[in-house]
Amino acid sequence: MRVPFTKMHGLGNDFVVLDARGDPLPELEPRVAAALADRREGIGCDQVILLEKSESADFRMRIFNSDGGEVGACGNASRAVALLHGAPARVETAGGTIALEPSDGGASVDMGVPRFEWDAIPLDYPMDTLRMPVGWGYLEEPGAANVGNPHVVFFVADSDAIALDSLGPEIETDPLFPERVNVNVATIVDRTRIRLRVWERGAGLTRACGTGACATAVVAMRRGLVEREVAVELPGGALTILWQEDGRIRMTGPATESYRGSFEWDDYA
Ligand SMILES: N[C@H](CCC[C@H](N)C(=O)O)C(=O)O
Repeated sequence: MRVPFTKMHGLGNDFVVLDARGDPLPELEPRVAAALADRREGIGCDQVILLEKSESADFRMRIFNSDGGEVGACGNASRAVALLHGAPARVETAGGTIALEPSDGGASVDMGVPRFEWDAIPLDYPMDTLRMPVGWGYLEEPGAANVGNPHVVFFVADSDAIALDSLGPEIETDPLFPERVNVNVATIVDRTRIRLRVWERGAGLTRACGTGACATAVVAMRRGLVEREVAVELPGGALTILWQEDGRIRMTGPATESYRGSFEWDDYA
């Protein structure tokens, strides 16, 4: 079965997008998603995105990390799908319903209301999630938020100086996080700018993480460190995060289509 795909990225966080809203595809098993994401033997990407029909929204977006795991949210992919879809849409995801508004060269996405309760992150036991009494090496006292997926956020003097390639996987897989966790290290530049690097659950270091930008921004706002609208500067570029008075997060930023192609499903199944 020949299957078309669209290769896209949001600030260098890249995706293989499959559209099954018309002609259905075989079930995308984790093993197949991981094979498609493999940068040597497959197409290569951080996440595989699968669009399907939905009973409750305009369509459904499923998100598979490059390790094959299916997860609840992907901010950068939300903007890419908005660009691909080409019109405003309400989209069902495993982490909640989001709203896409394409604009020239990118999109704004209503990412919904963040959750901060320990069992919503989730954590393995009760804890204050604004200043968690835990640490790994020189990273300590993080905050946590769930923005459709779980994030832990450390504020440091220089996010570029952190050995995230070793501390990231250690924290991602700590038993404190029963569903694992995305690891954010952030530097507050001033009250309207945050510098951020992310070790992503199931994908590792990425050039950008939209949900990481959302989680980091709202944790910083809860701590009174920044205004309610900030620029989050990731290695791949900047996103604007607004925490609205109604409690919903609005993320705005670019999205890009790189190329279109097709592959033989049976080669990956
Ligand atoms: N690694 C994330 C999913 C992708 C998030 C990221 N690519 C974004 O733009 O939000 C997780 O396991 O929850």
